Amino acid sequence: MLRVSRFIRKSGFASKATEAKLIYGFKDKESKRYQLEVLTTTKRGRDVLKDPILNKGTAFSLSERERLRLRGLLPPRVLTMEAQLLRNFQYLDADRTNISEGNKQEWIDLQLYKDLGALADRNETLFYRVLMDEFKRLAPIIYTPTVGQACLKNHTIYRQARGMYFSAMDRGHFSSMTYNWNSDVKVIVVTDGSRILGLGDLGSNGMPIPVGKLALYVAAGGINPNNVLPVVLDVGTNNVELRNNPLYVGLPMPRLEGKEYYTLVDEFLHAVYSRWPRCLVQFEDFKNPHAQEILNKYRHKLCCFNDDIQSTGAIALAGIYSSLRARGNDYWELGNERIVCVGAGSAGIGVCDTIVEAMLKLKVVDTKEEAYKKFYMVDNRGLIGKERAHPNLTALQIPYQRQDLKDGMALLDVVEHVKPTVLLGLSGCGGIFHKEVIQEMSRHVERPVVFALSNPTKNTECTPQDVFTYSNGKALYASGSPFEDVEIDGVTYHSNQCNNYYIFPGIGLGVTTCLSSTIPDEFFQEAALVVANQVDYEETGKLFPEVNSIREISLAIAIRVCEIASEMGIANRYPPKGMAWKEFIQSKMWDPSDYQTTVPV
Ligand SMILES: NC(=O)C1=CN([C@@H]2O[C@H](COP(=O)(O)OP(=O)(O)OC[C@H]3O[C@@H](n4cnc5c(N)ncnc54)[C@H](O)[C@@H]3O)[C@@H](O)[C@H]2O)C=CC1
Ligand SMILES: CC(=O)C(=O)O
Ligand SMILES: [Mg+2]
Repeated sequence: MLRVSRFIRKSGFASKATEAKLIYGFKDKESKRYQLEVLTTTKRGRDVLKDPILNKGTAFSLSERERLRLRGLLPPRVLTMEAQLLRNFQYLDADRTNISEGNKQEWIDLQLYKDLGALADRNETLFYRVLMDEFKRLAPIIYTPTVGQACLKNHTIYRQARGMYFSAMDRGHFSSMTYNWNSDVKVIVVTDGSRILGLGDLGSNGMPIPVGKLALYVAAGGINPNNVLPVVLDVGTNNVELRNNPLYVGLPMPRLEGKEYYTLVDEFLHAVYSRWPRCLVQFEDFKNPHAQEILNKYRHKLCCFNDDIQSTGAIALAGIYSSLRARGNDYWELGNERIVCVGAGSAGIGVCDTIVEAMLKLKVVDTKEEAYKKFYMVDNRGLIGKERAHPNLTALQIPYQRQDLKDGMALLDVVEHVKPTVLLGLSGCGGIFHKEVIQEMSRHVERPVVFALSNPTKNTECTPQDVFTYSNGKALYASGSPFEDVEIDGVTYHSNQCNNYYIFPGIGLGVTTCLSSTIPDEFFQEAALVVANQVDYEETGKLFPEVNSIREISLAIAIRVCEIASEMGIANRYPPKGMAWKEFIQSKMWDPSDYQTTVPV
């Protein structure tokens, strides 16, 4: 004990501000005298976790968490120091032994991910300055694809708690837990970890996803980092391997389902909106049918949206608009597309529904039914065709069921039969657009539009190298995670990134500026047009705007969001008289180009 106190005195670690003092206690147990150390502190909540003397991370017991107002500020599973040691030793060993030529780049990127995380913990302003100045290079680190690695390995690389965890064990306490977060929250990104990118159920390991999305809200959308909150709803995980891992930080139990699950989501939203009534909630990486049901339940009541369904819809629509122009057509020729969508989950249905809405808006179809006929939906059982029984389909899939084609047709047969102009990949199934599929599609259309949108990189339905090779360079290609441009026989072909990160920061900036009551589909339709209108294919040969101009894109989206919200009567804040929306929004954007002066109060 003396050793500890001397160390503290010598190192000066226990600063005055810490107000931590050591009290020595002695306990006689089984006739063996041992010392019991007690640390007292006046600190509470996040201040405890930021103090290296006080912090013991995941090892805080439940009663300590309660007393120190830490409930929710740490992953729910209480670990022993032995488990923490194991994590540190495993990590050291893994670092030294597991690097090969094949995974070297992945390893380097993960180190960079951790370094950036450490920088964010030390100096958030500098972190965002670095991220914004090197956005194109660093977005793939804090976001897809490297964030996928961070989630898969979260239990081994876990260092510092970020955001909040609302777990099945905390039910009944959510409202009081929100007071453990001591800043004003304007944007929440929440996941239940059930479908992290295309990597499946990762439970509480999914926290890097909301953290990464919110870093983009700040860097790309100008939201103040003090006003964002990443959240995991830990309802258990059905990933047995993770559950059995002694280092897993989430609840090692099967997922709650049915009424229990929905009641927990309800309690969470009730708690959030009681504490921060004007907050925007983005649902992220929820599996189906939960994703759709939660959205349907709350979208008209609360200021919330589902990123995978709605923002992905908007960015894919923007890409199709750009591809129409690249093919020498106008937007209204959207009605002439034949679209095969592989993947009929949240993202696949979200994208197709957004295109259907656009067809109606552009009046290229008279009815929804007419629009649905332009789609061919393929899932893990093949084409959704005539014989598929309705209990095997969700309400949103049913309109896309083909009554003219056999259920279960293989993708290649569908492509041969339909001769699609657009092929969308939202299946999470890497390599599924193989050589024959691309060649068959290229036989029938001059410029096949191939969007292989699944994340992370390994889950991409086809690589740009393959698509340009098999289409003889004719394809218009985009992927969800970034790829380098490719060169074939001396010709450079562009690999476009079609990712919802073009959309949600601008939606968030607009919504938090005009304090929109809800987030209607019109915002996403307009966001698609804004993005597409910023593309000059003739000039650049690209289908999406340069990511380095992401703040300008977000601003342009936010302006349209505010204008529409005020037209619809759902805006609750307006610019002062004489000021345009643009200037008002700009005045609200957080900018880390220089430090603010710090003043003691
Ligand atoms: N680029 C972007 O901005 C975005 C990309 N995504 C990606 O889309 C993918 C899917 O996401 P969700 O729709 O939310 O997942 P989900 O789990 O709701 O849906 C996946 C769908 O793919 C189908 N599928 C699975 N294996 C298949 C196979 N072998 N052949 C054909 N279909 C198959 C399933 O039946 C299901 O309909 C993920 O990889 C995700 O990362 C999601 C959102 C945004
Ligand atoms: C980009 C994204 O939201 C996803 O892959 O889930
Ligand atoms: Mg997502």
